[in-house]
Amino acid sequence: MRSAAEAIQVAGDTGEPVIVVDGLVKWYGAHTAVNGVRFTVMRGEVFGLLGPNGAGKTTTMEMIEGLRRPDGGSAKVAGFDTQKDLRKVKEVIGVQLQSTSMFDLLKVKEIMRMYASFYPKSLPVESLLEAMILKEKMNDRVKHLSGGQKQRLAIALALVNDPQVVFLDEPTTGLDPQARRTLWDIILKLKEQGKTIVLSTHYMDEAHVLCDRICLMDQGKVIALDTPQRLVRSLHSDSAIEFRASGYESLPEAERTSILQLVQSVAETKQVDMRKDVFILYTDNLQASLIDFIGKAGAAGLSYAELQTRTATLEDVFIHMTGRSLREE
Ligand SMILES: Nc1ncnc2c1ncn2[C@@H]1O[C@H](COP(=O)(O)OP(=O)(O)OP(=O)(O)O)[C@@H](O)[C@H]1O
Repeated sequence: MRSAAEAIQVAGDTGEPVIVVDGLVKWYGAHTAVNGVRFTVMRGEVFGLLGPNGAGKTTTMEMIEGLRRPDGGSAKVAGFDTQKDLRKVKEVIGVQLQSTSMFDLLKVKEIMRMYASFYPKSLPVESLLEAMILKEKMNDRVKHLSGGQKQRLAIALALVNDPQVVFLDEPTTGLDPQARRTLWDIILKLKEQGKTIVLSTHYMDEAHVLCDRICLMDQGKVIALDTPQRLVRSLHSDSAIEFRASGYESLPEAERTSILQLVQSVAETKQVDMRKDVFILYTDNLQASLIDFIGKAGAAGLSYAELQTRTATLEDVFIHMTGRSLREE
């Protein structure tokens, strides 16, 4: 039997391309929000756009959906160009609306029926609500739903026309952990049904759990694209040791150099990344590196805080490539 990781890998390597994005560009005045983005999404994949706020994820998605006009490049969905064949594109896609833009005074079933009426063919409203765990809410007004319920309704609305491709823009932002997990289950069920899903998020755990492949974005560009496993493996280390050298940034140059040299000399360290006064050492031999670090830091009188060890993650991939954290504004 194939392992889950192998199965995921296959999803990205083979199959039929359903979205082809070729050199998309978007300017807002002098600011380049999306700068030559290029990727292909295969049928049945959960494809993640992962990046910090302002990376250009939403703008990229909206250009693929045909909601925003690109200043350069093109995007095709199921063979239809989003600028030339928008009507055809709309037939094959479903777009999750931001819940804030829903009609608050309508009842859940009313808004569903209204959306269903926009399409020549639509799925039965009740079964969609059942799949989104909203059946008992169908007579409630939208304004009385919780954040998680609103997001699930937004997904139900996106599915009304039984689309091949579903776009979810930061579907779990602002939700509590339980509501997030419920949504993760729903997204994985949609994948099981064969839907292609494009998902934007700035949560690396979400991207890791849900996505077959991840397109890591920063400042309007694609900086890496691969399976979560291969992205993390590209660090060539399975563990990270992290600590804060308080006041590092205001130390004289010579002292900063000697601290950096000490950190780089720690046994079995493959690489060292830094952001501000936080150091991250990557290693395949956590025990040896940790013991050596503590010994060397003690001997040199290095004052450090918030020492922690962990498994290397997508966050580390992002830090390694940009010198910044996904979480920084
Ligand atoms: N309508 C607009 N007018 C001007 N600038 C915009 C507009 N929409 C987005 N931007 C800018 O373009 C850049 C990319 O924004 P975008 O919303 O695509 O990023 P994002 O990765 O989706 O971020 P977030 O997670 O905050 O939604 C940001 O710098 C943003 O401020």
